Order: sequence, then C-alpha cells, then structure tokens
Amino acid sequence: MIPNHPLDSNAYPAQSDSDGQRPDKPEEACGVFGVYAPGQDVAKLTYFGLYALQHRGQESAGIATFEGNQVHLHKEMGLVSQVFSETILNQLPGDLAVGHTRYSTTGSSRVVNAQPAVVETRLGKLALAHNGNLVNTTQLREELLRRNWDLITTTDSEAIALSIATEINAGKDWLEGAICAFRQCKGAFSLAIGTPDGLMGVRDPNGIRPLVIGSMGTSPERYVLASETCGLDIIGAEYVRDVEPGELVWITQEGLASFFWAEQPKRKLCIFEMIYFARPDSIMHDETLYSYRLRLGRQLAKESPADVDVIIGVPDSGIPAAIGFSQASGIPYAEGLIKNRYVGRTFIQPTQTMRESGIKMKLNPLKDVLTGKRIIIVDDSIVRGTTSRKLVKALRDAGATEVHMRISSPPVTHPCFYGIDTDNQDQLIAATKSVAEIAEQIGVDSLAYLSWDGMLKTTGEDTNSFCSACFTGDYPITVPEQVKRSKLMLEKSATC
Ligand SMILES: O=P(O)(O)OC[C@H]1O[C@H](OP(=O)(O)OP(=O)(O)O)[C@H](O)[C@@H]1O
Ligand SMILES: NC(=O)CC[C@H](N)C(=O)O
Ligand SMILES: [Mg+2]
Repeated sequence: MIPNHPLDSNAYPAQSDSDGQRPDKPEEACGVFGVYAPGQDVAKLTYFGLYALQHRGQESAGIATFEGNQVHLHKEMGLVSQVFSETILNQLPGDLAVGHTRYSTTGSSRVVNAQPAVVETRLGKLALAHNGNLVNTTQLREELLRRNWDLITTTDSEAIALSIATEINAGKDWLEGAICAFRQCKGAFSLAIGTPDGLMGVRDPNGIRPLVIGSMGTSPERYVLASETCGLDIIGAEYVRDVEPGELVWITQEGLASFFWAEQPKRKLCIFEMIYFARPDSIMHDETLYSYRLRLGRQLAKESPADVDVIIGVPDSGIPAAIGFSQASGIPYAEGLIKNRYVGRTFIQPTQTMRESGIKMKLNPLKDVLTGKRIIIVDDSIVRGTTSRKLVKALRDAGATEVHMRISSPPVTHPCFYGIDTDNQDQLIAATKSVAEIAEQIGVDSLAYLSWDGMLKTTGEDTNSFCSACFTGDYPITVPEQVKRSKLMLEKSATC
C-alpha cells in the first residue's frame, strides 16, 4: 500500500464553506513553460511566460534553470508575482529553463508538491513540469516503491519523473528512457522537461491538454514550449506549431527533433479548454478562443432567444459568448457586472457577513445598468451552480426585473479525471437535476444551455477529435474502477 498523506486523500482537502460546499475553487488546469535559449535570461523569460499562464493554476509556482549540469530551482506556494522577485530570478542562471503554475489534481496543495519536480538520474538531474493527470498513479507509485525510490511528494508528476529516472538508470539515454516511461503512463500529460542535454516537450497519445512550440530566432536556434500561445506572445516568441498528440520534441544545440512514440495517437483535446480554461487571446485550431466563444454565443442566441432589454456576460470567461449573443440577437450588450481581478484563492477567510454577501467580493453588479431592465445573463458553464445562484440574487437586488440565463456549453454532468479537479459527480448540479430544476434552484426566469449539436457545429472540427467527457461521461482514456469510484456516482451492483 502507498503511504497516504492525510491531506492527500483528495487533491483538495474536504472542507465546507457556508453553503455546505467546498470553498470556491475554480476549475483550472496547470500551466507549463520551457525555454531553450543559450545566452538569454531564461529565468526571466520563464517568469513572464508563467505570468501569462497564471490563469491555469494559482496554488504554487516554480522555475528550474540548467547551467550545464547544475540545476537551480525555486518554487513556493502563491502566485507567480508573489513567488519570484528580481533578486530570486537573478539567482537562476542558465541556458534552459522549465516553469510551472500549479492547480493540484493529484497530491494536495503543499509546497513539497509544487513543480517543477526535480529528480537525480545517472545522466544528471531532470526537471519536469506537468499539466494533466494520470489515472494509474497508484500502480506507478507502487512500482517505484518496489524499486526502493523515496517518494517525497504525493503527486502523479513525481511518478512520471521517477519512472524516467528508473529507465535512465537502467542504461537508456534521455530519449529512450523518457519514451519507455511515457508508455507506462496512462492519462493526460503535457510536459516540459529540462535536462543538462536539452529540453523535451511531450503530449500524451490523446493530446488532452494543449502544448505549443514557439521560436525565438535562429543561430543559435532558440525554442519555447508553453501550454498556450499567450505564453509565447508575452515574450515575443513566434508560434511555430502545436506539439502533436503522442509526440516528443527534443530541443538541443542541434535544433528541434521530433519523435512519435505513441502507438495509436488519437487527438482528443479537452473541449473545455476551448470553452473556458484557456485565455481568449490564445490560438487553438487557427483562431483565437475569443472568436470561437463569440460563435458559441451566436449559436446560443439562435437556439434560445428571449425578449429582453439587455445582454450581460459573467466576467471573465462568459463575456465573449455574451457579445456573440448580442450580435446575433440584435439586443444591446452592456457591462452589468464588474469583477475584482485581485480576488485570489488564498485571501484571508472573510467575516460571516462578508461570506453572506458572497459573490460581491468577486463580482459587483452595476445598478444603473440593471435597474428596471429585463436581462439575459450569459456564462460559459454552470458547474456546481454556486456562481449562478449568488449572481442571480445579486442581479435582482440591483433592480433587474427579469433574469434569464443562457449557457454557452451543454450541462456538465461528469467529473474530469484528466487534469481539472471538477467536483465529485454528486456536486455537479446538472448530474442530478433537470434544466427546469436547475432554473428553479438558481432562481432564474428561464434557463437554456447550448445544445450538444450546436456546440459541435460551432466547433467545426471532426467531432471525435475532442474529449467531451464532462458533458457525456464518455472517457477516451479508460479510468480504472477504483479511480472512478472516487468521483462518480456509480450504481451499486446487485451483489452489494
Ligand atoms: O457553477 P460554479 O461551480 O459556480 O462554476 C461555474 C463558474 O466558474 C467559472 O468561472 P470562474 O469564476 O472560475 O472564473 P472566470 O470566468 O473569471 O475565469 C465559470 O466560468 C463559471 O462562471
Ligand atoms: N492541473 C494539473 O495539470 C495538475 C498537474 C499534476 N497532476 C499535479 O497535481 O500537480
Ligand atoms: Mg466564469
């Protein structure tokens, strides 16, 4: 049995807030970054890259730089801006760096679990930054313990790093060793791995989480890896292409080499990256996600119109769909909610009165815009329903006479096992309630979700090329029964 840290039975320790639900932990996915740029300040480039990827994870941040065989590492709990100062960055010299912003999915939110994970191998140290989540962590960790490795974290990411080290120590080189280890990993992994000899970028055979390649010029060739293109833009790197599902890119002084290591790669990008997680200025499938989300909003307006005076969006991620809804319906768009962008996750627990005012700490309604108006409020998703319920009350308190809600994706009915720690299924409001029941619970005059067909039509790509398990329960990578049990409401078998 694997020793289980008391905090680690779930990535997020079970706690209750005043609603009897866990604290407001938004759905996110980690951000990874890597850069090979001899002669450049790689720590600072990584710092800015992580800054642009901050929305993907806000629990901890870290950077590891390689100066020949020497590795310099700094990681801490907190936002990128809190973890790094000019002084700290100056202590991270080198030609190559990897960085990470974490949103925990396996292993609790503690500094020991922060990334990059650095492990010693026969060929020198490796530093690994992981976005995604494995579904066979238990087996990998048991195997590592059997081989007498000390597991110092409780993450799946350390298990990947040590599996590579095991292969290297058995005599393989970086590429062979890494490929052997990746073939043992089941689940989602987009990785940036630093070694003394080069930088590796990898995606699992389904490419569930994104990873892009950028160029910072030639002679010498300098390359960047980032979870999203917004991580390239900030440092002036030019987008080259995506790392493909089941591909490994190996970046050294010789340039960039590509290896396809997976037997049957099958593209299954997480569709929620497109709908919600990734930044609207990031490019996926040749367009900004802003444009994609506008189109989702337009489709939603065609499917579910309502006779109202004004359309408003839920900041931040619901705004593009609200603008699209307004464009297609001809009903004016207005800002009706102002978001405090500085409400992090680690703020001091508020007083009881403040807790009751709930949403206003994050979103404050604009009375002048709302008083006496019939409104449609557009958001990208309803997960637990906490945001919508508090929001609808706040909008009515601010004077809205009718509140209709429109959601630019289908109902979220299933939890994610691939890198987004959505709640257990029984906490997902659409898993147990009909649309009419949800409308009643959140207190709206009407509620409509984007249809499944409408979403696919808007997305345009081959419909099989996405993971949409959160809407369908159709998991493209088999999730072992005991892992499923941790989150899914499974029917009891007749023998129990
Ligand atoms: O139903 P719930 O469990 O409350 O979650 C759904 C809400 O959470 C997300 O937004 P979030 O507040 O995380 O941030 P963002 O839109 O600013 O990215 C999402 O866009 C919804 O608004
Ligand atoms: N959200 C993620 O991508 C998390 C990466 C990894 N599973 C961890 O918990 O650290
Ligand atoms: Mg939102």
